[in-house]
Parts: sequence; structure tokens; C-alpha cells
Amino acid sequence: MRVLVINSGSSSLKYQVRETSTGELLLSGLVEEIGSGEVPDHGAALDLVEEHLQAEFGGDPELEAVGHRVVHGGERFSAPVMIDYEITRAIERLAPLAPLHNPAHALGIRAIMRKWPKLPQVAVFDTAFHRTLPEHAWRYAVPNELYTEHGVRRYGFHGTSAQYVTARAAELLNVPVNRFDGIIAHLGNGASITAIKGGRSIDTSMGYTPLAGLVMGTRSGDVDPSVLTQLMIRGEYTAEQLDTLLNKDSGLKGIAGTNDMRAVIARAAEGDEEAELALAIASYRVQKYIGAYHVAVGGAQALIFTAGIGENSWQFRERVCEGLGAIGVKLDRMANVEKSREPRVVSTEDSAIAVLVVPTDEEAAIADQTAELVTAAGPHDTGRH
Ligand SMILES: Nc1ncnc2c1ncn2[C@@H]1O[C@H](COP(=O)(O)OP(=O)(O)O)[C@@H](O)[C@H]1O
Ligand SMILES: CC(=O)OP(=O)(O)O
Ligand SMILES: [Mg+2]
Repeated sequence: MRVLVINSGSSSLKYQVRETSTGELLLSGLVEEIGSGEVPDHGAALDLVEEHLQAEFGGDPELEAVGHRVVHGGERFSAPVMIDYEITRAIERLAPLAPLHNPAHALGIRAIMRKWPKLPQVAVFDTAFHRTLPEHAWRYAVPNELYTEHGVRRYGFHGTSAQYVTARAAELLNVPVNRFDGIIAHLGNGASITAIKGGRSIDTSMGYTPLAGLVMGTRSGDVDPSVLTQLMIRGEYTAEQLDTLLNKDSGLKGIAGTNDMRAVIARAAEGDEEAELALAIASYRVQKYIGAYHVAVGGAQALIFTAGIGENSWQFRERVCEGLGAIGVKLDRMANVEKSREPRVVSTEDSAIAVLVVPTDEEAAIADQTAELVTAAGPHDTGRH
């Protein structure tokens, strides 16, 4: 099936066209700086996507379905769903819980509905893979009505990536996926870490929203909630200002002035103290979660690095692994600096836990899940004859 995959972010739109029967990637692209003069909104971004499709395939791109990455699925969505107006509104209602993501997804979905009204659209949720968390991992120690009345709980994100990477890692180590215990460090602009036991997610560092856990490009990760309440009580900040502060102006950017890990590493190497501090805080946070999740899974077989930083930054991997001697992790420094797009082992043979680098492919996973659901839903009038 020919599937257009859309990954709408707040200011960017990543897209691919894939043929799922062969796994072939037919086209891929990225529209950046949505909201700026040249690309005023997601509708304009999709016009650029359509132009690209036409340049590549001629008049009719012969799309059969569209698969969307949707970050927050709340309690309602535990599997991919066919999108209609009601589902789109449900995704919009979750926007306050994923302010950098869900509003953009809904805009992308609506823009496609306008452009190709008959094309079946599927939403694939980041939260779905984490529905296997045990209650003691997803409940917060707050009064019950916060959960029962307000849905306050850990949801977890990057699940499509974690699921894909888990399968690839199990293959690489030649273990059946349902017997695979490991730790997935998805380190991109958004970053999270997931504990995998028997191939399922049993804990994950993001929470009610994608703000919790690790230090990210612009997000703080874990902070004491009293920081927020105290600053509000003192009248220093409004709730909205704090929301922006922690989501958009914190993390690497807050400490080192940029959310680009390449720039942070380059500046630290030149002796920039703020960049060095940002790396120290970020890598220490990852180490603490790895220690915790090694215990949670009852002893990990593997620690897996993935996403933009995890796949590409040997320096960051080295910094993280340097602090893991106590749990027997031994990085192979030579293997770690080699460049490759293939899943690979970067630890020594006598490392107690294998360290892997496994490139994630959220788009391939979304295309496959979309094709599967659309096929199961039966014949659909796509408006083409
Ligand atoms: N060679 C590299 N070295 C270090 N960091 C890198 C490298 N390539 C990409 N990155 C970092 O990866 C991050 C983006 O990761 P990505 O997974 O694409 O994020 P997202 O999908 O959340 O936008 C950025 O911080 C970028 O600086
Ligand atoms: C959930 C999330 O943080 O996604 P991203 O890493 O794409 O920002
Ligand atoms: Mg990402």
C-alpha cells in the first residue's frame, strides 16, 4: 500500500511516502520554519508536500492512505485508529497535555481532509506502546481523584520508536522479542528512556506530558513541582509563562543557549563552561534512569541508544557510559566512534550489558501500522477510479 506518513511538529513537518508491501521508501522530505513568512501554516506546508509529490510522481501520487504520528493519545487510544472528525477533535482536546505536538497534528490532519477528503487517515499514537505499564509505574502518589477525575497519570511517549527499536535490538541479539529485557534511550530533541521487560514497556521517563524525565533540547525534564508553585505564589510567573519556560526555554537551551546538541558538544570542547555543565547535567540524568531501569527490568540484557543524539553522537554515548561502570557496562571506544546506519553493538565482549546503537524509524513503523489498519477496515472509496 502506498502510504504518506506525516510527522507534524510545532514548527516542522516531516513526511515520507512508503510502499509498505516492499518496505520501499519512495520519497521523503522536511518542511521547516512553519509559521514564518514563507510557510505561514500547516496548510501551506502541505501545499509544498503536494508539489514535491507531483514533481516525483506526476499528476496523481496514487496515495492509498495517510498515517499520522500523534504524540498524545490520552487514556482513550491504545492502538492506531482510523481518523474522522470526532477523532480529530479528541486529538485536539488533548492539546494541553502535549502543547508542542498535538495542536500541530490536528492542523496536519485537517489540512489533509481539505486537500484529499476521501483518503483514509490513520493516527498512530506515541502513548500506545506504554499502555502495558503496571499501575505502580503509571500512578502518581497524589489523591485518587486527580486520576479518576482529571486523568492525571503517567502516559509516556516515543512509544512507536521504542517498540520499533525493541524489535530491531532483539533481532540483533538473536533473542525472541518476548524474552528481551532492555533499556531504550531515545535521545532526540525530545528525549525519553524506557524500561522493556519481555518486549513490553514497563516504565518510561516521560509522564502526564512529554516534559518529564530527561534533560531535552528545550525541555527541563524532572524538576521539583514546588519550583512552579512557589514561583506562582510569589507572583513571579504566571502558569502560562512557566509552561513556556519549561517546555521551550529550558533543557540544553536554558543552560547552554542552544538546543542543538552538535553545537553544545562543539562549545564544550572549546572550553565553554555552560556547554560543559549542560552536558554534565544531561548525561548524569540519563545515567540515573539507566540505573533505575536496570533494577526495574530485573537486569537488562542491553542498553540501546537511538534518535538524533543517541544514533549520531559518539561523544554523548561515551559520556553516559563512562558513569555506568558499577553495573558492568564497558563501551568499546573504537566501535562507538564508527559511523553506520545499521543496528550495531558498541560494547566490549565482556560488558555485563550489551550497548547497542539502533537507528529508529518511526515513519516506517507508522506506515506499516497504517497499512495494516486500512487493509483490515476493508475497501475504501479513495475518490480515484
Ligand atoms: N552528529 C550529531 N552529533 C550530535 N548531535 C546530533 C548529531 N546529529 C543530530 N544531533 C542532534 O539530534 C537532535 C535532534 O534529534 P531528532 O531525533 O531528529 O529530534 P526530534 O525528532 O525530536 O526533532 C538535535 O539535538 C541534534 O543536535
Ligand atoms: C514526544 C516527543 O517529545 O516527541 P519529539 O521528540 O518528536 O519532540
Ligand atoms: Mg523525534
